[in-house]
Amino acid sequence: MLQAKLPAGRIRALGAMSGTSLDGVDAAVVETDGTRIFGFGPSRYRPYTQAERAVLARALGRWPGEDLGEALEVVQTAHLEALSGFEDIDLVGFHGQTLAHEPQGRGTHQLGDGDALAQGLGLPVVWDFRSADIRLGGEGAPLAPFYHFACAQWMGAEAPLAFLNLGGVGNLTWVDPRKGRPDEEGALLAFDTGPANAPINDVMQARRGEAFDRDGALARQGRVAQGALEVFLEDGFFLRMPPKSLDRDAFADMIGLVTELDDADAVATLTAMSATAVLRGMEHCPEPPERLLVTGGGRHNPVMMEMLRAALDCPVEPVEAAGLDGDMLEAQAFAHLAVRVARGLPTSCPGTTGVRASVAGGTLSRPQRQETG
Ligand SMILES: Nc1ncnc2c1ncn2[C@@H]1O[C@H](COP(=O)(O)OP(=O)(O)OP(=O)(O)O)[C@@H](O)[C@H]1O
Ligand SMILES: CC(=O)N[C@H]1[C@@H]2OC[C@@H](O2)[C@@H](O)[C@@H]1O[C@H](C)C(=O)O
Repeated sequence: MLQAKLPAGRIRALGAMSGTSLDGVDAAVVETDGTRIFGFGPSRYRPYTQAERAVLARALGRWPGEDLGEALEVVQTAHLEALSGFEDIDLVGFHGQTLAHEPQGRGTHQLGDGDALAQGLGLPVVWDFRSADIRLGGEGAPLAPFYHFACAQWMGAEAPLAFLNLGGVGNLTWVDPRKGRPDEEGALLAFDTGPANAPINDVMQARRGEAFDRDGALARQGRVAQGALEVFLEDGFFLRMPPKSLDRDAFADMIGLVTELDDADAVATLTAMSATAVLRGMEHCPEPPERLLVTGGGRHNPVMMEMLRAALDCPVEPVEAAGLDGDMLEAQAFAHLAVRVARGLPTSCPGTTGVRASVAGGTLSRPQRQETG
């Protein structure tokens, strides 16, 4: 079995994440034994070209068995490029590209072939991280929380804190670092908060032909339409208790609430919707966190960050304030999770996905001929 082939103790794992924004593949090295973080290694960003992004965008919402050949080719090629050339890697964690996510319905679909990637890289690859959790009644997401727990311990945190990922979708993890293990009761509470950047990006693309609202420049010129914000907050998702998760386009209809507004007011209102969804999420924290550490591209949006700061009592800081890398945190998470899978350690628990019991998700593929270094 693989466990016997991996070196004991800390190993160098390489993780890859292709996020819901469809911007590209992040790849990053973590030195970890699956429990503790010992250090961080190099990282790389391999953007999708416009043409590749268009192929992936067309594939959104599709399930295995549907016409996916071209999209699979994009995902495999980009990952092979992103993950090649790192030195002394023992194990790879490959998230793939989420195309569809219906935890209470058809399941979850991350496009990508871990077997082929293992052959291509000559390295063992852990993939399909989410399915096992869903089979056991979980949401299959978010999965970064077990890594957030390790980060909190690496930081030496002594009091509860929270991590917020502002990607296409937002997700929040409340961590109690005083607990011994991430799957101990009360150590973690995690869930998706709502849409984050995806609707802003969609409106920027449709109205301005731009990929996103750089530095919140357009939102800053606009006024928030309170009526639209209130209608948005009436969505049943906000009444659900966590854990809960979202598909990228679960809130695509919210764009209809801003159709009548001019560009600046529309983007300001969507920004306020995403920030307010986070504030609603913060109300679920079992104890007030001593700080909120923000990762993902949304931490670069000062308007979104100001909205959070204005409404929260605790400091709201980019994860860099704690010595972490907010552009690579999720890629690192899948490196760390891969080691957990290979060692049979859980990757989710009732507090993070609502799964019935802690579960080690993921499938392991080994290359027929493993490279030596
Ligand atoms: N300078 C900036 N100003 C405003 N927004 C920004 C800036 N930089 C990045 N973003 C936003 O962050 C997004 C990318 O975030 P990120 O890479 O965390 O998303 P992702 O990993 O694809 O998403 P997810 O975590 O949902 O899978 C961009 O599409 C954009 O909306
Ligand atoms: C199904 C899926 O891919 N979900 C992503 C998405 O992007 C953010 C949010 O929605 C989170 O639930 C998850 O990703 C992060 C990395 C996670 O699993 O922790």
